[in-house]
Amino acid sequence: MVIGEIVLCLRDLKKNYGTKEVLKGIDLTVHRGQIIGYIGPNGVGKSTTIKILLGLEGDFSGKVEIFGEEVTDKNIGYKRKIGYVPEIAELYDNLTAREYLTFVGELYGMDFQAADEKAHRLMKVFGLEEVYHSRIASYSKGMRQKVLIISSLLHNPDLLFLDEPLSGLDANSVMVFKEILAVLAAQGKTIFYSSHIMDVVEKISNRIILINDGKIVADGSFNELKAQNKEGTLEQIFNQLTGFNEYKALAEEFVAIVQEV
Ligand SMILES: Nc1ncnc2c1ncn2[C@@H]1O[C@H](COP(=O)(O)OP(=O)(O)OP(=O)(O)O)[C@@H](O)[C@H]1O
Repeated sequence: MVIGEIVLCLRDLKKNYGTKEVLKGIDLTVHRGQIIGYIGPNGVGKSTTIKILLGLEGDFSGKVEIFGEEVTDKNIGYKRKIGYVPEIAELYDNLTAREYLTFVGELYGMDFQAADEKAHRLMKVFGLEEVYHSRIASYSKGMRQKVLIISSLLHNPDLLFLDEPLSGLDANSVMVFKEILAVLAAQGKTIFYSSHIMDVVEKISNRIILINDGKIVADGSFNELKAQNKEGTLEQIFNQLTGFNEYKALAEEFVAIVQEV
């Protein structure tokens, strides 16, 4: 495989919240066209890493570069080339999808007409044409998620950050979205994908990064990780590398407590 240009580079990234050390030195170089599956246990710092990369979280140490530019308050030019689906999003409930998406499009420098036309067509592909003029407050969870996905891609970004993007999507929509990611990556877009749905990460990522206790503990394609760890599925590799082998005991303990009267 021809290695493309460097899109994203982290050097010795450290981040504390108070006395809690969350990231303890992350080194990572991501090349154009890679689909990175960024995984790790709850609370390990995945969303924190993404927020630092987006310039939404300051007060870290180490070097963080996107498209060769350091991520600082002064340097916002690179942000136009980025799309983001946050794990938890505040969508403006009182706006219609049209109002919301044209607003986002304009923030990214698109003109209203272009954003409106593109948003409308993308909503149609997702089966949401009829609700384009309805308030987001009336949308189901999956419909909201589709609006978020559209808003992250409206300006045709080169680098896409996805934090648990399948949340609420039905099985058919998941298939469409996985295919969209594959097509985007084939066109040279770079995707940074954080999720707990291991079978999807296993299938869509061409490089998987596992963080545990503030550090990268595995980095490679699924086949490479499988060869190194002699485990069959990404879920099993995840369990092994994060030292987790007590799921049955924990489940039994939980149910025993539930059953106490
Ligand atoms: N604003 C904040 N103030 C204090 N602590 C925070 C803040 N944001 C995150 N943390 C802590 O930092 C750690 C990492 O959080 P983060 O949301 O990055 O984890 P995550 O890997 O994305 O977890 P999950 O898989 O549960 O989404 C957690 O211990 C969390 O409590």
